[in-house]
Amino acid sequence: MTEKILEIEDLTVAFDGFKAINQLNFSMDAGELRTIIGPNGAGKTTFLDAITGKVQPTKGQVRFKGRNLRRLSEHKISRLGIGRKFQTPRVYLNLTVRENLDLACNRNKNVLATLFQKPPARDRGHVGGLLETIGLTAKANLKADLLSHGEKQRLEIGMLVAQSPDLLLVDEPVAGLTDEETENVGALLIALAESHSIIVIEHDMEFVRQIARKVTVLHQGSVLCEGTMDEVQNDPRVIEVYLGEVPTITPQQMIILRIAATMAWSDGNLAPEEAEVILSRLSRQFATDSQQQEQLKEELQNHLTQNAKIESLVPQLEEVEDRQLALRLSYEAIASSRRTPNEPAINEEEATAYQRLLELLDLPPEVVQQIEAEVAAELRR
Ligand SMILES: Nc1ncnc2c1ncn2[C@@H]1O[C@H](COP(=O)(O)OP(=O)(O)OP(=O)(O)O)[C@@H](O)[C@H]1O
Repeated sequence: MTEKILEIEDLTVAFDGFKAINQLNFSMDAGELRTIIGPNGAGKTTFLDAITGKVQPTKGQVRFKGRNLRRLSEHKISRLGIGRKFQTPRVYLNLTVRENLDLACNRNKNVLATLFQKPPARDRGHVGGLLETIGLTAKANLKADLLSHGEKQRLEIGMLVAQSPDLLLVDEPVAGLTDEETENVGALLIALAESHSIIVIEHDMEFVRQIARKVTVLHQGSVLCEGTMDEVQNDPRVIEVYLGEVPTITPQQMIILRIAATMAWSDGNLAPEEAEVILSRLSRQFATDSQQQEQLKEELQNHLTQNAKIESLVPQLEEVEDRQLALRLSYEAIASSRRTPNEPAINEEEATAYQRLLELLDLPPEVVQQIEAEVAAELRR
């Protein structure tokens, strides 16, 4: 049986009676890289606070490698092997990259001794390896102050790893990073996951997709669901939670819109102004007012950055009316995405994607023909 590194049972953390964590159950195998997502206020930070001893549970327990952490201080828990990286980098800006890592390797944390004594050969080798892992060998002698935000994040992750924790807790590591830096941090976490157990909390869905194996979704202080990125993203409960502020659109309607938006982008190529027109048209389908339309547009735009596949969306439409509407909106979105009047209405990539959609929808050919003819007539008008 796989060893559990973390087991959380019936955990409740209340602040003045308000349950930020509410009877939460969670467990994680040693060696796992787990991503935790959830809307604002879901309890993600409090969840980490309860593991590291920053807050004490009102009820329930946290077990790390089988040991109950109740009433242990933050310091003690950290020494047991749980390292935490906060959102903003906490590196020593006046020290070089190497000095920061030397300091982190030095268990006594004596700043002066670390800086003025030559580190033992064992630590020197360790620091060299770490520099390589975090991709900062070339910048080893540069003051941390001169690093980019992403490089500082990587340095701090390296400093955490220097202390050889068994479990790494990483809170929103890519907030405010460029796409390239985000990818570097993702690659670093994936590399570290080969020899560590890691929990990453993150809002950036594209990043979650890059690193995620198993995803846990928190909502109102409890686990809403767990699974692969595709599974949780297409779970109607998750869609509903993320769309909490939009009361009138159903999860099924959202799936229909997501299918149509995915089809409009199937050749991965659309001018911003056309994207705007298509998203506006799609979001108008179900929105009851302009505020809701804006929210839906934003949601669809987010969806497009997540590369969801129609293969996982279409099977969720059980009603034949929903499938017909998905076809109508998809056909309309593709046909109206042509870039110049002379270009064929549907290019080759779009045609392939559309063919796949038809297979998945599995509608009678005469119904497909009728819907296509109706849309074509509307577009000519
Ligand atoms: N010390 C505290 N006192 C009172 N309420 C708190 C305290 N800490 C957190 N909360 C409340 O608990 C809930 C969960 O907060 P938490 O910060 O854990 O959520 P989160 O999922 O990390 O949110 P975000 O994504 O916005 O950072 C929120 O409603 C928050 O206002």
